[in-house]
Parts: sequence; C-alpha cells; structure tokens
Amino acid sequence: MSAAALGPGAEFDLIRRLTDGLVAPAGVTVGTGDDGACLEGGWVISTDLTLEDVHFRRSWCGPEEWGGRAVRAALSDLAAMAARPVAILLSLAGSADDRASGVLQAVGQGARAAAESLGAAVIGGDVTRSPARVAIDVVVLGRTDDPLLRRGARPGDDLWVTGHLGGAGAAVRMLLDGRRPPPPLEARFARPQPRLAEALWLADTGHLTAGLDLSDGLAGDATHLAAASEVGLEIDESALPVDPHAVEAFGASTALRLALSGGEDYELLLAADPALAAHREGFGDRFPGVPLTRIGRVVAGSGVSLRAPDGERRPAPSAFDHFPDSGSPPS
Ligand SMILES: Nc1ncnc2c1ncn2[C@@H]1O[C@H](COP(=O)(O)OP(=O)(O)OP(=O)(O)O)[C@@H](O)[C@H]1O
Ligand SMILES: Cc1ncc(C[n+]2csc(CCOP(=O)(O)O)c2C)c(N)n1
Ligand SMILES: [Mg+2]
Repeated sequence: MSAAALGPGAEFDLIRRLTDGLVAPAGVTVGTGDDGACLEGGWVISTDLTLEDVHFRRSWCGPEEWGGRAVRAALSDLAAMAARPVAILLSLAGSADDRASGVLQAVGQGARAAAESLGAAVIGGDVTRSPARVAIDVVVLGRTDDPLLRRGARPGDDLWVTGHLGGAGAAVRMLLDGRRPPPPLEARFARPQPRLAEALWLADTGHLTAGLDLSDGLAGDATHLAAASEVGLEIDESALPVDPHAVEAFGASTALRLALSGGEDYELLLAADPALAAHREGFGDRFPGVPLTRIGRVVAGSGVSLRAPDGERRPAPSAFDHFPDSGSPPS
C-alpha cells in the first residue's frame, strides 16, 4: 500500500522528505502517513515523543503527569485507528539530578499508571541521560482486524468530532501567560482522555469511513484526512463543539480559534456515511459527557474550508507546527 498523503506545513514537508520513496516491507499493511502502522496479524504500532519545554513546562504539573500525559497522547493514535491497546514501550531521558531526586522514577510511575488504566502493559523501554531536559518516548502496540485509516472518506460522508475542542489550547495559553487554568481546563492539558472505547464503539457501527486524532488542532489535522482521502472537507464553524470553559476564560471568538488551532485535545475527527446519525443517541447513552457532533461534510475536491455562520467560506487557519515559518529544508 502506498504512503498516505499529508497536509501542508514545514513539519510535514520534513516528514515527506524523510519518508520519500519508502516502501512498506512484506508484513506491513499500512506504512507511513497514518496515525500508526499496521502489521499483518492485526497489530498496530505507533510512537510519540514528548519533550520538556516543547510539550510541557516543569512548573505546569507534576512528573507523574508528564509521564501520564505522554502515554495518553501516544495511546490516542491507537484510538485514531480504532485499535485496542495492548502494550507500550517506555523510553525516558533526564539529567543525573532528575534521577537522583526521583523525578524520572515519578515520570515512569505516572506513565505506567496511565498505561495500565487504559488497558496497556509496559513491556519494555529504555533509559538514557539527557544534558538537561526530560524526554519521554512512548511506543504503543494495539490490535484490530479492521483499522480505521485516514484514507477512505468519500464525498457525501458527514464529518463528526468527539468531545469538546479548545480546552487544552486554552490551558496552554493560560499556563504560558503564567496563569493557573481552572480545574476542567487544567485536566484537559494534564490528563487528556484518548477516545479508545468511543472509537471501538463507533467503528462497530460499520459506518466510519476514515478518522484521525486531533493533536495539532482541527484546522491542521483535517488537512491530513483530506489529503489522505483525496477529498475536500467543509467544516461549519457554528457547529464546532467549543469547550465551554475555554469560552468562559477567553470569550467565544478566541475560544473558536483555540478549537481550530490550539491542539492537544486528543479528540477524534471522523468521516462516516450518513447512517451514523441514527447511532448518535446510542453513543450519548454509552458515553455521557462526550458529545458526538456533526461538524461538516466531505466533498469532491481538496483541502479544508470553513463555513462562517453567514455562509461565507474561508480557508482554515493554520494549526500547530513544530517548525512554523521556517521555510523549506535543503533538498
Ligand atoms: N521521522 C519519521 N520517519 C518516518 N515516518 C515518520 C517520521 N515522523 C513522522 N512520520 C510518519 O508521518 C506520519 C505523520 O506523523 P505525525 O507525527 O504527524 O503523526 P500524528 O499522529 O498526526 O501526530 P502526533 O505526533 O501528534 O501523534 C505518521 O505516519 C508517522 O509515522
Ligand atoms: C511548553 C508548551 N508549549 C506549547 C505547547 C503546545 N503544543 C506543543 S506540541 C503541540 C502539538 C502536538 O504535539 P506533537 O505533534 O509533537 O504530538 C502543541 C499544541 C505545549 N504543550 N507546551
Ligand atoms: Mg495522530
């Protein structure tokens, strides 16, 4: 199977260059470009790197939460593929001081507790010294016989999103400003909830056609689903389930921007045939407190467009990119 296409941005230009020409070997049914790779026999594997001062600051929460958050974010890629978690490999790096003071042990304990609470055992890992900052790499292993891929969305499908958007971005914005977020926003940042059970339930309906998890922000992640499926996506701004606590903290307009571009909500963006709508009530009964919202549609074409409440179409804003405005890498 060929690699799935990714959306625009310097981070993804780099990934395109790094993966150019790669051919998945025998035994690998889905290679690069999706939330994880799929292996024959129903295995899904993915990796996610979390770095101090890039993904969290030391003063923002405790070391158990740094580890727990890294595991939760990594497991979200299994939710994106509607796979059931089985195990993780946990690699930790930190300074000699962080080892001596127990910080690295606490990171590992938080990671292990989060993994076990979500059905994954720690089956290995690695430890190295780092000159200063803490790094946490989590490889996740899951199982599914029918992975949900980013390709597969078709014109005429509806677009759905789980949960609320913008809460984690609002928390990060407050923390960067030196303010303490209120508990519901703090939780969205420190303890994201990968939508693992939700993904399995929705996949079981048989109506999902494509999906991914929202780590960089809907505006950016939607471009990957559009590119991989070779379709256009139309998103109705007024339909977005903006986190009410983000609205309370920042007002509707900034909260909407955070919902589109803030990132790290770890909700799911799903494309589904129109019959999924009949399962919405059942989803609400099974997952109270997790809204399932129809936010737009899949159309013929390419890219992502936003529809403002007055019906005007505009291009989606840019989302989180690790290398913003950094131009092209050398060819
Ligand atoms: N250095 C790399 N070498 C090979 N493939 C890569 C590399 N970095 C990323 N990829 C692949 O590119 C695709 C997109 O990667 P990305 O990290 O953006 O995944 P994601 O699930 O969208 O985001 P997140 O990192 O937030 O989980 C994935 O299939 C990933 O395996
Ligand atoms: C200190 C600090 N500054 C900014 C942010 C926001 N942030 C960092 S990485 C990322 C996208 C997902 O990462 P990845 O693509 O690596 O999975 C976002 C939205 C943060 N969490 N901490
Ligand atoms: Mg992902």
